Amino acid sequence: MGTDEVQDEIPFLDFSGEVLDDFTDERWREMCGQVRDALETHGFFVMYHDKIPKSLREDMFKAMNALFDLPEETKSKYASSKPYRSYMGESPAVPLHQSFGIDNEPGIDVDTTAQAFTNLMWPQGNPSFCETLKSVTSKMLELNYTILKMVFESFGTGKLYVPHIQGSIALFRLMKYKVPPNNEAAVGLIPHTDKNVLSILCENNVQGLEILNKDGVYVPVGVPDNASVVIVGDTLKAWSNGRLKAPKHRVMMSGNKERYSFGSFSMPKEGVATEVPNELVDDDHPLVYRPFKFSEFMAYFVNNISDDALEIYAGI
Ligand SMILES: O=C(O)CCC(=O)C(=O)O
Ligand SMILES: [Fe+2]
Repeated sequence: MGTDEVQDEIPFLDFSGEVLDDFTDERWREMCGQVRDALETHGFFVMYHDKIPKSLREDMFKAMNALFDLPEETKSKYASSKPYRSYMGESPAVPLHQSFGIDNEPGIDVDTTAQAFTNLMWPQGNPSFCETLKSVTSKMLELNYTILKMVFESFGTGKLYVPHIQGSIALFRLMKYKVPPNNEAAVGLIPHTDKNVLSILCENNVQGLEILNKDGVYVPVGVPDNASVVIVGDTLKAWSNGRLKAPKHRVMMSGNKERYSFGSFSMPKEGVATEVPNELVDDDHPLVYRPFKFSEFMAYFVNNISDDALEIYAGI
């Protein structure tokens, strides 16, 4: 398969203009159908939108640069017993990758969390970092939940959207990938499916994300600077009774530029069960996943890492 054919497989959806603002509009309903098509066929799409202005993205990548340049000792102060929350420094499995995962404790808003994170990293204060983080976190969260609304409406389960969001949190992750040594391409992040519900990511124009297609080929997915990539996680795949794909993806690094990405990862709150809605079960689509709690699935996964973790854990 040639590079052009592979590029043709990447679904691009245009959400620029007002489309995300008027949920009663005809165009909105049309876009809900396109979102569902893309997620059923590919499990991801690249979306153009104007929710995060260019200047804010640039400020965010500058802020991330300053954050990851802090001494290891400072970055390591951000610690948590929950998976994917702490500062994760370089490790033998992913020597080019560092990340932070910032989440909101129940009842604590995005702004308070951003302020507490900033104070920990810069005890003397860093108001511009804090404002940028607050703004990007809340815009990415809104985008994540808006795409979920489109998914729910596209399946005729719009009435389940509000209870779903009431039972959700979103982790905001900041990631850095170093330049690979000796000019050789190297793995930045090992192949995986996201375990959460829905992920939405932006990158600093240093390409590296690759998504496995149905022919078993990793397709490089560039995310333009007026766009984000939306990826279905295992939990949404399960909710949809297996209709949506949760694509395997990885990050490959090459060239001489550092890569930065940030994203919003929505997931069920502690104790909330994911269950296939009745509307998605019929003779042609018998129930394929039992109800499960995300935290219990994660606990299972970290002890039994496998590509088929969802099928083994929750498959019927
Ligand atoms: O950095 C990226 O573009 C991808 C990150 C990713 O796949 C993840 O954090 O799950
Ligand atoms: Fe991922």
